[in-house]
Amino acid sequence: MYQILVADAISEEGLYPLLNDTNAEIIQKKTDDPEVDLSTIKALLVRSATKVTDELMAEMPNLKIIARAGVGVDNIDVPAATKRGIIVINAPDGNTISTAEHTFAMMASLMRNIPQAHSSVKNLEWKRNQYVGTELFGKNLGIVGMGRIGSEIAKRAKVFGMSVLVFDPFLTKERAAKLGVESTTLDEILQRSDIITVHTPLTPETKGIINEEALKKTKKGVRLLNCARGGIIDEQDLAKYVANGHVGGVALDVFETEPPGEHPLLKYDNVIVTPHLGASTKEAQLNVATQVAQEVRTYFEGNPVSNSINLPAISKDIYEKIQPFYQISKQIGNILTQCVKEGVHELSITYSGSVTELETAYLTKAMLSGFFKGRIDVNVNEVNALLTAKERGITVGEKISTEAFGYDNCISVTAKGEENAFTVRGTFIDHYGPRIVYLNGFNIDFLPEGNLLYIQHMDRPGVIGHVGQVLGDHHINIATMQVGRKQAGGEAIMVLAFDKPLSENELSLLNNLDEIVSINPIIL
Ligand SMILES: NC(=O)C1=CN([C@@H]2O[C@H](COP(=O)(O)OP(=O)(O)OC[C@H]3O[C@@H](n4cnc5c(N)ncnc54)[C@H](O)[C@@H]3O)[C@@H](O)[C@H]2O)C=CC1
Ligand SMILES: O=C(O)CCC(=O)C(=O)O
Repeated sequence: MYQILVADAISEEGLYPLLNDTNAEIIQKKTDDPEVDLSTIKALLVRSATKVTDELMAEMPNLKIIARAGVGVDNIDVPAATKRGIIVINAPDGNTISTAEHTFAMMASLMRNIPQAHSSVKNLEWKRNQYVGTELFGKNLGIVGMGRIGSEIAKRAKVFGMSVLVFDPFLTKERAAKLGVESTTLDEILQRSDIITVHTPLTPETKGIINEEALKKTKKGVRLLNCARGGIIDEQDLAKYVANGHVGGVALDVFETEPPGEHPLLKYDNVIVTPHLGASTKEAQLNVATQVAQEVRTYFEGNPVSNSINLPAISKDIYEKIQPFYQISKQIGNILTQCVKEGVHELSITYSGSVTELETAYLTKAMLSGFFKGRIDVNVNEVNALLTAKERGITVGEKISTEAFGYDNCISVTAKGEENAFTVRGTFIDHYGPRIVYLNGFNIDFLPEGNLLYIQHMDRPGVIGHVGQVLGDHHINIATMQVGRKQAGGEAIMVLAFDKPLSENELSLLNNLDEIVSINPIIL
């Protein structure tokens, strides 16, 4: 018998797979309800209201699985769960349509002043001239984040006769063409869009992606929507641009803090809001509840789950053997994703030396999970990494080679984008650890860990001194530094490690040095 705590409002009908399981006991109560004995709970089902912190998990020593009936897992401390060996699962696509439809409803409402006009009529007014709207037809819609929800919005926008511009570093030309959208840069979207809607996860990269600097580039009168996560559009900066009349209207379903309380944006008539209702339909709630209930049941029946955020899908024994290679594969994938700034359509992995005796397919999945890390907040683990790559139009190739470049083992991965290819090679050396030994055409040797900075520069006397000088002036301690070059006086690279990430200002000072071709922070 296993006890399941359903801590948030989750569709009862969707819980059927568990209600129907004679081994399951369902408790529908809040986690702080004094009647709940947290210590015996084995599965916790939540939406976004319950914050699943490390402290809460500490009170639940028998907890095996946390299920999020929805997409975003930002209310769950996933690293803490992983450390405690607790599986976290979600329901990635059950609420896609509902959220896309809600976004579209918000967009239409915004353009036609529907909430304002509705309140006015209810107040016994009849102000037809005050609520003249704007058509969607013929307008440029900018979509930032072209995953499941972004794609559904694009489809609907096209039916409404809108031109769709999208920005998503993961979107390949082929997929954009298939969806009939124009894949472009964030700057183009800012400059050309009449309406901009964001549909990315909230990550360090996307937090404030629409901030003052971005808002400055937008058309006067631009309309902005956020039905993804509060903070993707910086709320303080947005309030400034609504106040000065540059932004013509805003629709928000999500806030940096929910509920937002007394919020500067709420006082403006052209800001329309809903209380995080994107996924609040009977259909979406039934879908996500059924998905997670089925997954929890599958898990307790001893079978692998398919929507886990953090579960390696192999036995503990094999996992231990493969662990060092697993880590380096993941790091190679993550380095690639941070270095390749364009859409990638192919990832080819070559294994050589002793690593070929292991389950390389598993390592390929680990590499993919590293590649997707920080881009997608759902479902990117070894269980379904290949499916995720396929969904995103990325071909994954795996081969075995005898060429280990002088190492006992070598994992080499090439990411092919529209314009360029980028190769990273790594190895694991017993009693020494993981090393990256090749980066984009250069032999090098560094530990893939922490805050790194990958610099491409010209091999000229004094360049290392100039870099050192800038860092020294800012009291930045270089933990390690490795250099590589192909020939004297030609192109060269250095990889530096720091105790903390460099600021934008420090990066820009380095970038301005004469000999520097490009700089690229890598955080592992
Ligand atoms: N308002 C609501 O009730 C709901 C909100 N959501 C939110 O919507 C978000 C999107 O959901 P899905 O489409 O299902 O996720 P998804 O993972 O299918 O799509 C996210 C897309 O964002 C892209 N992306 C990541 N970093 C980016 C960046 N720096 N710039 C541009 N694009 C970037 C990814 O490549 C991916 O294609 C979720 O993360 C969740 O936070 C989801 C469901 C309901
Ligand atoms: O449970 C909800 O209603 C929130 C849905 C959501 O934001 C998500 O699935 O990421």
